[in-house]
Amino acid sequence: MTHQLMNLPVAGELKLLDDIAEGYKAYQVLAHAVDLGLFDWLEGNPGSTRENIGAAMNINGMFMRSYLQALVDMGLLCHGDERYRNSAAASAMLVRSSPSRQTEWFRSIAAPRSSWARLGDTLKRDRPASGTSRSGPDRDFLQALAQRSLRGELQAVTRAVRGWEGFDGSRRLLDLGGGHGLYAIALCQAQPQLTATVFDQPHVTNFTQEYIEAYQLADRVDVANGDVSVDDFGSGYDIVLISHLLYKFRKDLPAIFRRVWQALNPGGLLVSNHWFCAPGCGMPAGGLVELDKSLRSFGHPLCYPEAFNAALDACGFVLKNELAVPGMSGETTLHLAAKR
Ligand SMILES: C[S@@+](CC[C@H](N)C(=O)[O-])C[C@H]1O[C@@H](n2cnc3c(N)ncnc32)[C@H](O)[C@@H]1O
Repeated sequence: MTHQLMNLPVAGELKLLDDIAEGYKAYQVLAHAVDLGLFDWLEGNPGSTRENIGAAMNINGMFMRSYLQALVDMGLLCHGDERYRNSAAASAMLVRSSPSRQTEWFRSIAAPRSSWARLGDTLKRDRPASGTSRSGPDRDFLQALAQRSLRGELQAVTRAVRGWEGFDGSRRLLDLGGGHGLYAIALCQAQPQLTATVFDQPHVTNFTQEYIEAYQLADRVDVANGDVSVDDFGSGYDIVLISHLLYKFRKDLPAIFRRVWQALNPGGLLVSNHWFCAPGCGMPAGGLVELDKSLRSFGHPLCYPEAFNAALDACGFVLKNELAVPGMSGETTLHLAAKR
């Protein structure tokens, strides 16, 4: 039977789809503006006219008004007297010279190799794709990770470590699976006598080195190459920091804890920053947040904080502090545990 089109009801639920589609369009407009370098250009040319921007960005004039208005509607451009400039939010988040910029993180979501861009494949896999985590993260991934960490998580973790009573007397720090190395860099900035080693896979530490040099800490922060599961990561450390590394070692955390114990000086501190799932592996945050977390933690956050704490205890650590840290994909749990 065919439907009488004139009488076909219009579903109020359409808004559900429209809102999702609008989000996609907004992402595309902003991604394009970031790729064009529009915000960098406007930072140097505030108060530009539509014509000037169109000429500089090589955009057809007939799209300019609506294109720029879309960015005004997003709160990223300000418009008055037919002139445009970056909003304060755009200057902070989207301009290359800003230390808080988020552009690489934003673009990484849709990068061809990202888990979100290849969601169909990602959801079928039972292990990380080869060429990504096996060979380690690439520069884009690390930059995105660095920018994510600076949305409050790194600040909270490093402030908590600075609050440990042994911090001022600490001299050597190891950042295991440190990637970009920003945790080690931030802690060395906070304590002038601290030196640090960022331990990671060989092709990653080239990128780490770039961060170390950008923050002018090459005299106090170095890198060491290796595989944390088999290679020696040295000893004589006052602090060993492990952030978002342990998911793939979840089945044998004690093996890692025992090696960290040996690497630490007496009374030294193990700092662990990871996502844990809710009691009973439940879902306290939204589904998208939880899915993001799963995609980033080899399928699942760490389970059962009680088991984690018991493993710490069994491996010779005393839990000094356990606190929730606000992060991008929900809270992480920060453990500060001292070597007994
Ligand atoms: C998710 S990133 C975390 C980076 C940083 N610690 C943070 O919290 O932002 C995990 C890091 O661990 C490194 N990694 C993974 N497996 C490793 C292994 N077996 N040995 C050494 N590093 C490893 C990766 O190269 C990557 O830099």
